[in-house]
Amino acid sequence: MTDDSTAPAVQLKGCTRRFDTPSGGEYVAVRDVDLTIAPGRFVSIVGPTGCGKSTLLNMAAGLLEPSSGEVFGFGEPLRGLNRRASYMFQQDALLPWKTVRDNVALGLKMRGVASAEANERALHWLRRVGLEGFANRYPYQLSGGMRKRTTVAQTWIVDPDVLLMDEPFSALDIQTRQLMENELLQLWQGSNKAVLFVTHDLDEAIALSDEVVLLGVGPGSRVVGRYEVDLDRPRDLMDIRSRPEFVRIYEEIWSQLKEEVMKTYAKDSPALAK
Ligand SMILES: Nc1ncnc2c1ncn2[C@@H]1O[C@H](COP(=O)(O)OP(=O)(O)OP(=O)(O)O)[C@@H](O)[C@H]1O
Repeated sequence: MTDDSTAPAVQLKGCTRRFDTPSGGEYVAVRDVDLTIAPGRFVSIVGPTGCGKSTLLNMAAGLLEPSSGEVFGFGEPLRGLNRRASYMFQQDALLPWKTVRDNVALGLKMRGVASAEANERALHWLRRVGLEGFANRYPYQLSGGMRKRTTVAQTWIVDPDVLLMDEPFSALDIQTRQLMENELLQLWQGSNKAVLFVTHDLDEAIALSDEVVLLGVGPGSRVVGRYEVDLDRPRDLMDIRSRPEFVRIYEEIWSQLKEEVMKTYAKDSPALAK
């Protein structure tokens, strides 16, 4: 593998993705999408429901191939899974029969790291996410926030260059969610990891990101807006949302997102939208 440090961590070039429909037709989810994420950048994708956010993330992950166009990771065409990336989804994938420590150590063991070392590094990561006292518990014995912290440790322990996150915090209550967002930024700050983050929540996208990418209504969704978020870092998310610069960029993006949401509503529920 070449390691071109000047190349984007993830790049989608002219990506279109079609899906077969149950009626034997075809649905074009996204069309001709270009997306570039430099190493160390935090980029969020927002857009109305069903516009293709997860489809883009799954193409960056190598879980889905584009129907046309190409995906690159650090300048190399992606073939199969993106090995430089870790994923975090809305639902965690903790194994119920393994302890918290063993769940966190699993990724290292699968990469051939000796058991003792993997366990030690898992404990280190559990300390970093504030779960040192819970190493021997099982996932069902944890709160939603603790499960999420375990997943964060599981994702970071393998030291990926790219983090692909699909609504990772959306199932949490609002306070836990804000704490987790803050913790994510603290881990990420200075790590030089590229993040692609999918969310329904514009607030969350702005609070976390360097750039917010807005996808338009489908079928054939395209990128309809890109916004630089020039809020200072490090950011304290507990009070960032009331700052005038935050409100200004929120209003700017929302004015366009609102249009896409209303188009989706008119398309999906024409009778209600009248
Ligand atoms: N495997 C599939 N087969 C058929 N259609 C699919 C498949 N995956 C996604 N789609 C369709 O492609 C479109 C985009 O889906 P996707 O899940 O990427 O959107 P999204 O923006 O992430 O959605 P949401 O906001 O609801 O989470 C949707 O209309 C969806 O029904």
